[in-house]
Amino acid sequence: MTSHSSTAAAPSSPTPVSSAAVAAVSLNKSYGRGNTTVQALSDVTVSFPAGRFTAIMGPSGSGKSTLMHCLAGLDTADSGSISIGGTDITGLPDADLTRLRRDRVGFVFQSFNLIPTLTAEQNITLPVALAGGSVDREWLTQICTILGLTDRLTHRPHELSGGQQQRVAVARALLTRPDVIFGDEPTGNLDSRSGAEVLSLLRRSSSEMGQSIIMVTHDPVAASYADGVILMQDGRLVGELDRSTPEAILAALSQLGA
Ligand SMILES: Nc1ncnc2c1ncn2[C@@H]1O[C@H](COP(=O)(O)OP(=O)(O)OP(=O)(O)O)[C@@H](O)[C@H]1O
Repeated sequence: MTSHSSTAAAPSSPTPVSSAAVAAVSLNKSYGRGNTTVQALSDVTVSFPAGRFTAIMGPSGSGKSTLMHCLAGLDTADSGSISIGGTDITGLPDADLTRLRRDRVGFVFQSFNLIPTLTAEQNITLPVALAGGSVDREWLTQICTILGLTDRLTHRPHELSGGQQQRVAVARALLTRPDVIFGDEPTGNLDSRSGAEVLSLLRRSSSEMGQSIIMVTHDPVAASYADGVILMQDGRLVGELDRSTPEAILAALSQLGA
């Protein structure tokens, strides 16, 4: 990944945009007008290499969610450009953007967003079904084996623990082999043991399946599962850390007043 330099930054070589799962150049976004204007993103240039698991951290209000929503095509920046898997999404018509999000982006949110009346397997395969595609059964079996869901596939969400429900959401995100999975506090609603389980699975999805993952989190322990952390403050990228311990991440955050 590349970003602005910082004292917290570990040396890293610039990533060519072509090998980036997601890249953004000179993103700016503000909310409000006049003297109530908030600059949520200020000239953010960042590249997330394919196959890497990256955490986005920073104090409350530093622009993490705004950045993630823009990168995922859920929100638009005022200026700058964004590419996902080499496709420039800036200015794409809504229908194309919706299709690109459906086919090439996976999401894992704090609330698992499962359909209560569908079984685990139906939830996992729903996006493929909605897109009119056919399920790669071999890949589905492999994902469910790795995620430990094989004997839970006929259960409905209310018959599953929180950790199991989030594993279903992870499986659903992985099934389409998206260019990137965005996680927004994916373990925020889980107890620490289930959270650790889900984070290990995200870690393995990246290491063993080459899945690119970008996760917003406040939790240094969660971020320590990632290959690297980018740090935001006041809408800017102010540093990055390569794989670090929770203590080192906490220390870098404390320097930002988080
Ligand atoms: N819809 C909105 N309207 C006005 N201001 C907004 C809106 N969304 C975000 N902001 C402001 O933009 C800035 C960045 O917000 P953002 O939610 O991206 O930060 P964050 O780092 O994700 O915060 P948190 O950690 O508290 O979730 C904040 O000052 C916030 O108040």
